[in-house]
Amino acid sequence: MKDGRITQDGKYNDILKSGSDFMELVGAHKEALSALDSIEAGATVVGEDSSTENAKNFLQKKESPTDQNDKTDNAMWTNGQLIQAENSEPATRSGSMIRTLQARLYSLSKFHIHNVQPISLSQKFLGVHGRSSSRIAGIPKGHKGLSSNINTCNGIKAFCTAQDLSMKKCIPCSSKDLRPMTEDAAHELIPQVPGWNLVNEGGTWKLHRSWKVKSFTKGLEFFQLVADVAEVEGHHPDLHLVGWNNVKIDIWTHAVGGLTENDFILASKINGLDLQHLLSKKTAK
Ligand SMILES: C[C@H](O)[C@H](O)[C@H]1CNC2=NC(N)=NC(=O)C2=N1
Repeated sequence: MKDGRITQDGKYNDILKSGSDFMELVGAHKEALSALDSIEAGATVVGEDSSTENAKNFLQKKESPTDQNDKTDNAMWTNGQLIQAENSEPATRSGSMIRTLQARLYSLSKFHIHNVQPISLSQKFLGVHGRSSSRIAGIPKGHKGLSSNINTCNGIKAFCTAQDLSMKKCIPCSSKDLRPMTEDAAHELIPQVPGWNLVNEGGTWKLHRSWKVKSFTKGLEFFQLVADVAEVEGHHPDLHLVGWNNVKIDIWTHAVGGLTENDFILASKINGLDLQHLLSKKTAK
């Protein structure tokens, strides 16, 4: 399989002999799994829970497929590595490899891993085909212990592919059914727009973020980039350029005197702009 499409089909050994992508995939799978083995061997295991047991059972089952259902994958496994798959399409084989690897990654993520060397498993094996509901982005460089970061699950950074606000479109503020959202709803959404804060000005909730730009004119360039997005969305921020190089933006829905999803969509799209070249090395106050 290459770029998500089956490029070759046939008996396992024939495909493997033809030096094809499948051999590359099996090789990458082996490499990734041996990387996991070294992690398991080297990791200081502080504790494991039932999900690890489940993952181990999953692997045991794969090592000696017994029940009929397994015949679909019907792979022969030795210490969790696919060595022979019969009567199944290459796509199924690579599918079961990916599932195996993800099971092992999941079981690892339940260990409290210390002193783990940085590896990027997704590039090694999952690559562009890793279209799972959560992508394992590898173990953060220099990770020394448990991370308190909400996005990191015990050392393995996991990104959920929740609906990305920046992919959404603002709705016209004139629509009758537009209501300001509750404070709780706003607090639930704020983590999806990193860098932005909720502020209450005279009883009106708003989104607020500030930047330090290199110069007054860079500040105006900044405003132009934001204005282009706002015009496309038909939803507009309040722009402030103070003390010549401090950009401050407030976003709220004037039509309802509060916050709507439009404000979060606009904030997310602003976060998606390439502004680095305009920003000062010093951080905003
Ligand atoms: C008709 C048009 O949708 C409205 O005038 C828009 C323009 N941009 C807007 N932007 C913001 N932030 N709030 C609004 O209520 C608003 N209304």
